[in-house]
Amino acid sequence: MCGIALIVHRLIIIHSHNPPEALVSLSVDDLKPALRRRGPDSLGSKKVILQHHNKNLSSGEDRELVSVVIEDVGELQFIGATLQLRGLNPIIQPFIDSSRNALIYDGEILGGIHEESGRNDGEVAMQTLAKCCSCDPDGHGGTCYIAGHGFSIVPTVLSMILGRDAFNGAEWSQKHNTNSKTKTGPQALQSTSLRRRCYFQELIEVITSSSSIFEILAETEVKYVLQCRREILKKQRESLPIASVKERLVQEVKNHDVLIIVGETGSGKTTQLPQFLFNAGFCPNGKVIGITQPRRVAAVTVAKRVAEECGVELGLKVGYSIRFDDKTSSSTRIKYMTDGLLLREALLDPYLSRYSVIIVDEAHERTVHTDVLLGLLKNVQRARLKSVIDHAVVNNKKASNGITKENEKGAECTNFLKQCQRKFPPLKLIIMSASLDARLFSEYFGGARAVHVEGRQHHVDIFYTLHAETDYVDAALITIFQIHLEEGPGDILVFLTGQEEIEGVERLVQEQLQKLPEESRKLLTAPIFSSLPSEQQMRVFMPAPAGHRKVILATNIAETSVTIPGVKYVIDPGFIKARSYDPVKGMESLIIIPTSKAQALQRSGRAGREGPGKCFRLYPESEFEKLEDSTKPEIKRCNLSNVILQLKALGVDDIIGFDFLEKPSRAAIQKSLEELFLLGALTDDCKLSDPVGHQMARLPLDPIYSKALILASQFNCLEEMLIAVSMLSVESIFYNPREKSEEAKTAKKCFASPDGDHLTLINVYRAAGELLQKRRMELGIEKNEKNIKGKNEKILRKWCRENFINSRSLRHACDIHSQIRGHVEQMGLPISSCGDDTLQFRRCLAASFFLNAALKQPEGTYRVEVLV
Ligand SMILES: Nc1ncnc2c1ncn2[C@@H]1O[C@H](COP(=O)(O)OP(=O)(O)OP(=O)(O)O)[C@@H](O)[C@H]1O
Repeated sequence: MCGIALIVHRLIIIHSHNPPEALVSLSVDDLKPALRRRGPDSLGSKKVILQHHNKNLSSGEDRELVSVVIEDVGELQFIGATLQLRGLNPIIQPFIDSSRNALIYDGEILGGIHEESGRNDGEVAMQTLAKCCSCDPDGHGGTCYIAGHGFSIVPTVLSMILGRDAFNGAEWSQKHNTNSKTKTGPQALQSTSLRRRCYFQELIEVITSSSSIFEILAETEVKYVLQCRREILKKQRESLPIASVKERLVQEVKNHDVLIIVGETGSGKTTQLPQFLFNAGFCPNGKVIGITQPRRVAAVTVAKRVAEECGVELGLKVGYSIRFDDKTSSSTRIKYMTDGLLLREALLDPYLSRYSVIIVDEAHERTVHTDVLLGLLKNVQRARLKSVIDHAVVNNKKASNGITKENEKGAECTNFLKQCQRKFPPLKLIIMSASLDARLFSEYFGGARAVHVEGRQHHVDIFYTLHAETDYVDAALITIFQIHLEEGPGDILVFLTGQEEIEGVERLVQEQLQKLPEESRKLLTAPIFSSLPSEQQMRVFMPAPAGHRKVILATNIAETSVTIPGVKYVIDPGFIKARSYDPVKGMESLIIIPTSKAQALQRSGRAGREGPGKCFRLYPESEFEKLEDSTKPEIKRCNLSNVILQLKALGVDDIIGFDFLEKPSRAAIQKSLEELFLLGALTDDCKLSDPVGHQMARLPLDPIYSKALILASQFNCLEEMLIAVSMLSVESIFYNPREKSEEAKTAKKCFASPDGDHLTLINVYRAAGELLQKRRMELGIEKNEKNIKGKNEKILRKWCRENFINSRSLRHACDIHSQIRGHVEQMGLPISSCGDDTLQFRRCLAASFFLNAALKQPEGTYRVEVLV
């Protein structure tokens, strides 16, 4: 019932008898007579609408559907491909008769064609579609209905992508769209409040990915579109603060092997510097400029933006590489990636020989990977320099009859990088951030040069509360609605500490919205956190439909580097969930702590990227003064076994002697070495064991999980362990809403295994798999794979809801499962199942997770013995 109520709220019907402004919210029952009123010119869509609605209602499913009927097949393909790129799986199929087609979202037809004239109907379609795209990032979409005669959607899409100032709709329509019955000219476009917030990259991808698209946009049209867009971007780039110091920066990089750049958020460091260096000839002989980011989402979105600015297809000159997703090619010269990925590359190419420049961006974050990378890069840089000098010495020897010149510089080249056999060009290293401690980094790199890029593009007003807030979640909620009701247009970005908090606030926002008058409800929520599958993360970058405001609920994943188009307001409660490690107990936990000043600065920097912005800090100014200047390095507050395993794999034997920017405590290093030793990853002389240690280093997992997989292949239960490890790698699978706690407990019992939580998790995973398998059998072989996928998704979501299972976590676990299964297969580990003999599996659990063992006490609690 609750689902049906949702549909009702989102129903919009626009038909010929109502003025376009009258977007009427109707119940399903209201809809029927409204549809009946429509004349025979409605392409017969009426029947289909009613049929499908009835079907949905009778099956009790709370599907939310959108469908648009488009007369022109070319336009249909265009918009279909665009939606597909946004991960919406539209289904395109013949509608009523072969001359007309329907664009169907979520597998249902529910459409007509607008018959208003003098109105940009394509805009209506796009607004409605955009609403559906952004109103529910979980893939639902809102129900909408668009009625009328044919419209041309292509100019509208282009105007959204290019910006209406730059796109001459009339010219375009005249040249390319003579069939269109409705006005799509500049008057229509200029009267809209569409904001350009789409990635142009999408358009390029659409154009290049499907040959049928060429039928819509001829080469000249593509050129025209590209030209317009390039001009806008050129102007934007020229106005960035960094543009005025371009020559100076290039010169600084030429003069110094290590350079530290500090510049305001949004000044253009991440997007522009790599382009300056490329244009200045820093990529000779196919060499690459690598830029590392602490987060995947930043690497992907910045690469898209830079590809767009360069006017190239993503993956050619500009690309990105993150774990399990590589958009680069042999022609890539500017490569964005996560710092973790560069570390993994170093395992295969210790001299990072393909790079001429490496830029470590957002170094202030001080993630474990950034810190380890800095130490590694320092060594690589020395080793490469030494290789040049050695080469020169050899040549000198030859030239000067054996008189060898001593060189000081390369003498300390660390022993793990073996004597260079060949000459590598020197590696330039740049460290960047808006908020780093330049002195610390400079000292670490032997007095490296630090430069400051002055100026910011747009002003951000900072607001503080008068008094400390006792409940920051509540304060954030109030601020969201204050902005929504009192401030001008612009999206809101709220920083929260984790998935649970985000989902809680999302629910509260929805509840509060229902209490507002209809006209004030145009607020959409969009969550983003690290365990959200990446295609869902990308949805926060989608524009909100005209007249709507979007509120993005984010963890610190959106804190650095990213530009979320449309964001004008930032709400910063001042907290973050951070890792904490107790080396005595060997226990790691996540705790909520205040942010540092550096983080507060980064957060406020997310506003004001496209224009002036406002940041609301939910604490008094006096509290800001008390914050730590910078974030405590992660390496000082986490379990180091993973880092040590990686360093060992890189050939670093002396971990305590490794040149860290700030050394982790000796106790933490010792504890982690001890753990690795107990797991069998290290030999008695502290080297990586063969094969176990090497195999563990290859798996991108916590060492304890890697060990469990390796052992499971010997216990004949790798099938089960792959599932257990995947389920353990995501945020909680079960959810337990306070108001339905008893129901949730009963539902969980259906999966509960008397043999423990791991088997319970396996039961959940398998039950979901069986459900989909059964469904596949029922459907038989369907031609349209995407159709099946979309339907399966919905069925799974419904099943998860009924069983109080977190569908996002389950989907994430499925992704991880297929990824690590691939690794395990590559490593040649035999994958077999123990079937019903769970004893094997439990034995394997005990053999792998013994470090987590605790003693059950008579009263039911558990006790861990700590040996100090
Ligand atoms: N994806 C995008 N969409 C729209 N505009 C963008 C995008 N990425 C960057 N920009 C524009 O380019 C400007 C510079 O961005 P860039 O990421 O290079 O700045 P930065 O100095 O590295 O900032 P930060 O320190 O916050 O990472 C932004 O302020 C914004 O105006």
